[in-house]
Amino acid sequence: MIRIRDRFGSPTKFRDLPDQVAAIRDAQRAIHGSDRATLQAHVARLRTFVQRGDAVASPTVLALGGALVCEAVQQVLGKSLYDVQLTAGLILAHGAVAEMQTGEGKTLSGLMPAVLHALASRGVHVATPNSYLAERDFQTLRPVIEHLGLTAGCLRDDAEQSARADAYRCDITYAPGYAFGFDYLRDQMTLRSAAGGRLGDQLRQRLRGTAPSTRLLQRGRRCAILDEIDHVLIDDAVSPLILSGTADREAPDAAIHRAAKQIADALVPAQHFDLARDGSGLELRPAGIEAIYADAALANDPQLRRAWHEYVQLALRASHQFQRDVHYIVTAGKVRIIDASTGRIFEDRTWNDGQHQAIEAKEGLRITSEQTAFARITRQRFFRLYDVLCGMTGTANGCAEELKEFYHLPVVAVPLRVPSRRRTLPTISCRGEEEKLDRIVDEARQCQQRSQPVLIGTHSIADSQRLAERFEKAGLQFALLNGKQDADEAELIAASGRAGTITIATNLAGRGTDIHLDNAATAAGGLHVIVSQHHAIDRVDRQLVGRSARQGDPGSVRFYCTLEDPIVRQAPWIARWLERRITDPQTASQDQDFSQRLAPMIAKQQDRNQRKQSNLRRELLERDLATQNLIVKPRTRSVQGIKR
Ligand SMILES: Nc1ncnc2c1ncn2[C@@H]1O[C@H](COP(=O)(O)OP(=O)(O)OP(=O)(O)O)[C@@H](O)[C@H]1O
Repeated sequence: MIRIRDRFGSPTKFRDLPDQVAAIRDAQRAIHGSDRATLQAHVARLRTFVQRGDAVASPTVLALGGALVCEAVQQVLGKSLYDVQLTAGLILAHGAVAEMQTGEGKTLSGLMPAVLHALASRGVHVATPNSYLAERDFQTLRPVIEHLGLTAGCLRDDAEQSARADAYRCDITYAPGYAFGFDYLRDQMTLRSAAGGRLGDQLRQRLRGTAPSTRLLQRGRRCAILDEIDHVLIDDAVSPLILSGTADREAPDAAIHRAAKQIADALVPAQHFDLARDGSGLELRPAGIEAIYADAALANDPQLRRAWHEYVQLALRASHQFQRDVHYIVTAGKVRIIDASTGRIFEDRTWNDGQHQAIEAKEGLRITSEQTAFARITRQRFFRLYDVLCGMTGTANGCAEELKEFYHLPVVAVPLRVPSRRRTLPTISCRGEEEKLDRIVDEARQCQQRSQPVLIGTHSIADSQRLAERFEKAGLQFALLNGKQDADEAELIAASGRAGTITIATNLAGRGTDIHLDNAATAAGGLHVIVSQHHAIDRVDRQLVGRSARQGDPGSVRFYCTLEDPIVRQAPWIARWLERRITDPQTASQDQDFSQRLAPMIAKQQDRNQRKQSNLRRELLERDLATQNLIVKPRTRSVQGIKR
């Protein structure tokens, strides 16, 4: 018997979910074994119901629609949808968020609501956190969707306009969340450019069938299904989507950036400037301003796009707050940004307002022109444009209030199909990095000796490389997954569940990664996850932990914690407590009691970080809603120095 827990009270539609699952099972018995043509005839009949006005969430549509999806999955993939998956699918069909633990089968759960909403024929957008997952889900589910007589498309990052339009003409379109937002902005630009044309031209275009509306990519925004909804709407929503273009030439103010770097290199912290303890802010002191404006020629350079001291501030930030292989990588002479929560490398994103150029100057690269923004929208405002918004995640806990407040989305928790067999081993605390790395190598060696596969999660590419060097020195075989290697990501992930494999990975191996165990690995205790450092946000840790013990498999997890960890440095009270414990010879720092006391302290700090970020997102949305602008007007240049 499935018990449903709605975090905000339990409206009838959610209380009835077990009955709705039973209705789907009954309907599937009636159509079981039907051939493809019969299934498609049922879909066509349902389509007429929905287009005549039956709600997608009406009992008939839910029961028959759910049954058709179950039957198609069975016939094409040979899998029988579990009750918990149907429950999650129903929650989405009712326009809510299903919280379903990691590994419980969200990919298949999202299929039923996608098919049901597609019956209304205006296109369903299924958004994933990244293009790897969009492609994977599209490839897995397309045969099932086509078996039902519907069409599916996928928006690839490098796809041309015509391929994008083709994907949008499908009943169900898979893509990373940001791709839908950028295409919306492109459509708005198309409409806006046409509105400026002369009336005669507009009439001629309409008569020839070349009116802007015929050149739009999207058919509207009827329904968005967001897989890993907390990533798409929360983690990724700290910055707006900005559609921009750049001239492919060196920046006119390149020499100024280089001069600013030289000045910044000579400035001393606490004498010329102050850095905020959490690394987010930087303030110049009077002595710093004095030093920066010592050369009057630089302050009056005609190529300045901003005040001269702001160039130096950008250069200081580039040196002190942006770390290579942590915040960005440098490949083929270009700075590429690393996404902090997924570990993915963005091919075509840049920091704005001169920060990217300051980092290029720091790295001694060609300094590119600043991008010109054409259109922008916050992800919050964009996803609120959909008639129906729903989604699923394994980690809604901690952001349910924000989903409710910003998107009016209730979160409904789906219970585990079978009890979890994950063992959480006591946290190991160390004084510093060096000791930690040695102990992680020892632990992985022991796992390997008993054929247990190990996945070690690191925060940054730099951390993963440091750990990899230790493993090399220790003569242990391992695989490295950090986005910098040429090796195929899917192959590395497939290999990481084999007996005795050691995989070192950034967050790339977190969210959405499905690691299959071989028999020997299962017999050896399943995947052992080592979290080498707590993340600032607890949902990112839980995603990594969720790679083990999936679908009732065995598995284990262990956290490491040191006095040098950023989260410990953020919270002096944790640092003091930890230091006492580590230096006290009476207490073994890795005992269960220690872990039980440390965990809530870390959780409290992670909660604070989450709230801080939530406030930033609220401010971003409020500003965006207040202006309601999409198209960015060219800025008039104004350069002001500091009056001394
Ligand atoms: N009904 C089913 N029968 C058999 N296997 C299933 C079924 N549903 C899902 N699986 C398998 O379970 C594994 C986990 O599924 P999936 O990756 O969709 O989980 P998830 O909930 O999205 O995980 P995560 O939260 O980590 O993204 C996959 O290997 C999938 O093939």
